[in-house]
Parts: sequence; structure tokens; C-alpha cells
Amino acid sequence: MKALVVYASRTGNTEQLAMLIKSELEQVVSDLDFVRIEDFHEDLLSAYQACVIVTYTWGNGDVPEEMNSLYKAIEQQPLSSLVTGIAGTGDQCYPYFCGAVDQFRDMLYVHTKLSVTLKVELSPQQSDAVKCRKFAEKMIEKVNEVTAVC
Ligand SMILES: Cc1cc2nc3c(=O)[nH]c(=O)nc-3n(C[C@H](O)[C@H](O)[C@H](O)COP(=O)(O)O)c2cc1C
Repeated sequence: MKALVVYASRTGNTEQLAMLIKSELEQVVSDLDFVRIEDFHEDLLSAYQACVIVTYTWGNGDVPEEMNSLYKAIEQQPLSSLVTGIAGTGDQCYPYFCGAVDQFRDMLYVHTKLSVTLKVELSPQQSDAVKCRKFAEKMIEKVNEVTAVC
């Protein structure tokens, strides 16, 4: 299986979360790409069976600007068999906690095989490592489910 973890991060919290998810996934996935959004081109999406998006939230519950082209590409490309997961960090002080995760979740549910969602408060803690393991397990379960049907 070829899988992708693509993330956006300004101050490092989301990068830490993305690295935790990556370290769980790479125990079972041999072909895993780990890419910052600035280094990713959306035309490559169709090469993957599974894609994890990890994002912070900006503005008033908004998707960060650098994630917009990925968001639009998934909406427009035929990716209905791509298994996806969406994770992110945010701050509960804001009215729309992890609003970018919610926006991606709704879109991924319609356009892909959405498997799992995770929201983390600011920088990941010890307890979040367990959640990341479960996140990775859910991704693999969904890939197996989709592969079995095909
Ligand atoms: C200007 C600004 C707006 C933000 N808006 C939100 C928001 O609407 N919802 C939320 O949950 N977090 C919001 N945050 C918090 C960030 O998403 C949070 O600090 C995140 O962990 C940053 O990730 P990073 O360290 O990977 O850049 C905002 C932060 C800033 C500075």
C-alpha cells in the first residue's frame, strides 16, 4: 500500500501530531510519504491508496490558506476510493475548535472513503499517542475493507 501523510503547521504543534501519526502508520505501511503541504503537488494524489491530512485551524475556524488547493483538488478529482483520515490541532479558546478539521471532514466524507477524525488541543500530549495509534489502526482497517470489496 502506498500512503501519504500531508500536513500544514506554523508553530510546530501540527507537525508534532503529524509525526506521531506517521510513526504509528509506518509500523504497518512500507511505502509512506511524509510531506509538508508546501512541498506537495495535488496531481500526485491519485498515486495513493490512503491519505492522512493534518492541519491547524486559522482565522475564525478556517482552513489555512496553504491547504486550500489540496482541499479543492480532492473535491474535483475522482478520488472516491481513496481512504482518508483528517487530524488537526486547535485551541479551545476559539469559538470553532479545530474548524478546519470539521470542514475537511465534511468534504472528505462526500468525496473519499473517510475513515477517521482526530482533534488535539495545541501540542500533542502523552495521551494523544494512544489516539494516534487508534487513528492509524482505523486507517488500515478501512484500506483492508476497501481492498476486500474491490
Ligand atoms: C490568528 C489565529 C487564529 C486561530 N484560529 C483558531 C480557530 O478558529 N480555531 C481553533 O481551534 N484554533 C485556532 N487557532 C489556534 C491554532 O490552530 C493552534 O494554535 C494550532 O495548534 C497551531 O498549529 P501549529 O503550531 O502547527 O501552527 C488560531 C491561532 C491563531 C494564531
